Amino acid sequence: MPSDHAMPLIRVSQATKSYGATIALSGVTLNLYPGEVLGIVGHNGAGKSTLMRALCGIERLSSGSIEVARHDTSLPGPYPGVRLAYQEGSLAPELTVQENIYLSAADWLPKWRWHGPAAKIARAQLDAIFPGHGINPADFVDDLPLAERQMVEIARATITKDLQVLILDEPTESLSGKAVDDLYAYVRKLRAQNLAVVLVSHRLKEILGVCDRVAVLKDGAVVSTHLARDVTQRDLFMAMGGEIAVAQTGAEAIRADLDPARHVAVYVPMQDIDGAETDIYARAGEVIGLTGIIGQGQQQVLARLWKGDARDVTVDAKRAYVPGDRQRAGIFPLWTVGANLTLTALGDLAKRGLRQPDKEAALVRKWVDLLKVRGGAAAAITGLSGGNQQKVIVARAFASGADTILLDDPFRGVDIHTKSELYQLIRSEAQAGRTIVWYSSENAEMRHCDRAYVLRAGRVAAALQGADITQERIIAMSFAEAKGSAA
Ligand SMILES: Nc1ncnc2c1ncn2[C@@H]1O[C@H](COP(=O)(O)OP(=O)(O)OP(=O)(O)O)[C@@H](O)[C@H]1O
Repeated sequence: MPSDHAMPLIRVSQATKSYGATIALSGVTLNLYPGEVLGIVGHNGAGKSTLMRALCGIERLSSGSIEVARHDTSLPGPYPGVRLAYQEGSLAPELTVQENIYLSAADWLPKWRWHGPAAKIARAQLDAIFPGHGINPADFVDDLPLAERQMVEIARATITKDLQVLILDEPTESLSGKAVDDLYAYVRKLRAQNLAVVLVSHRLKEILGVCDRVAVLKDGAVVSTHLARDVTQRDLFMAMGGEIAVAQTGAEAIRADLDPARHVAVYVPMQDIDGAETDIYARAGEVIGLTGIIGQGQQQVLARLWKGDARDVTVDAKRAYVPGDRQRAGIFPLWTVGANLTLTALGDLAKRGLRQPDKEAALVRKWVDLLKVRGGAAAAITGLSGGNQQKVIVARAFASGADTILLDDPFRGVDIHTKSELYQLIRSEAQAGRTIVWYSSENAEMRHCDRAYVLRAGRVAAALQGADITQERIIAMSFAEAKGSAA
């Protein structure tokens, strides 16, 4: 916690930033002190990422000022010592980990024979933050799973000669529980060394667990700052604006799985934890979850359903897939929001092969309004905030004529209010007869399913139903051992 008399490391006064007609920051005033962890919360499009880019000098303000201790911010280029780990991966995918590290440290690593030193520093920093990470500096970034790419992104931000401020923009959205704990342990170490850390997150529990102060950003301005110890998650929800819609949970829904009038829309043969035959199935209109520790075969189940060509797998012919990794599989960056949104619906909307512009426009309007996609239909998709891009990808699947929707951890980076609306959307679409298969790395989300399968090492460790789908049960079953195991 900073002392009352500490000089700020960063002083932001009346900062504004516009992109054409869009006002991303409308007058932010904020101080950051040495030895503090400052949380930043706010809805999708509130201006968090823009503010973070401005804090480290990557983005220059339209008006107002940013002062950084020991640095003349009128000089061009990023501010030395203020480092940002991006929400959207900023690594070059076709390069190795060590090459990426070299690129951002080239001014002080050797000019020749730099591979060895870059690999050494990459490994040392990954070890320091994420012990047991399993990443080889010679690995190509493109070959790494999302969680490992995120670890490299964070480690890279800390590799600098004079780190004063570390900014983490939604760092834990794709990390496993252990990596999250490791990261926050490292954040506390930095605080103890009198550095400052800025943490942007939609995960209010994490914010309150690690931050000293929290600033709430709304429509491009700081509307309040709080001592973390004085506020609850609910206080922050309210400060961010709006009530939380209460989605009907699977527990309250009728038992669609017992209704023989509904056809089995999804069927995948599996093994249980003891190696006996079992299955994952969903009847039409059910929301089923795939859960457990990250990387236990949940995405393989989705991949089998998406491919759907194996003889032993049953799935509706019309299906849509919503990726969580929008950078890799999600958006068409040169297209507008509207074009991205209608992409998979075009076939269903067309009449005798001819496109129907009116119908397309109506569909776009409906989903842009429903999900409150800031920027509107005509905006370039890359101009949207991360959470708003993700909403477009979700809307694209629901706007299609698909009977079964496969969700691959799609809500990372989506703010808490929008998430609750999406949970309701899933429920109402299921009630209308759609089948949803939903993998989530956030155990708490699974309570919105009718049934949830806990996967472990590619096998079904448990099938939970209704009120039994709790975080505690999921965690317990994620570690359940097979009967025959020695453990
Ligand atoms: N490069 C850009 N071009 C045009 N508009 C932009 C650009 N970057 C951000 N914006 C707009 O500025 C506003 C703030 O976006 P920003 O990414 O800062 O929000 P955010 O709070 O980080 O949202 P999220 O929680 O979804 O990541 C949004 O309306 C966004 O569309």
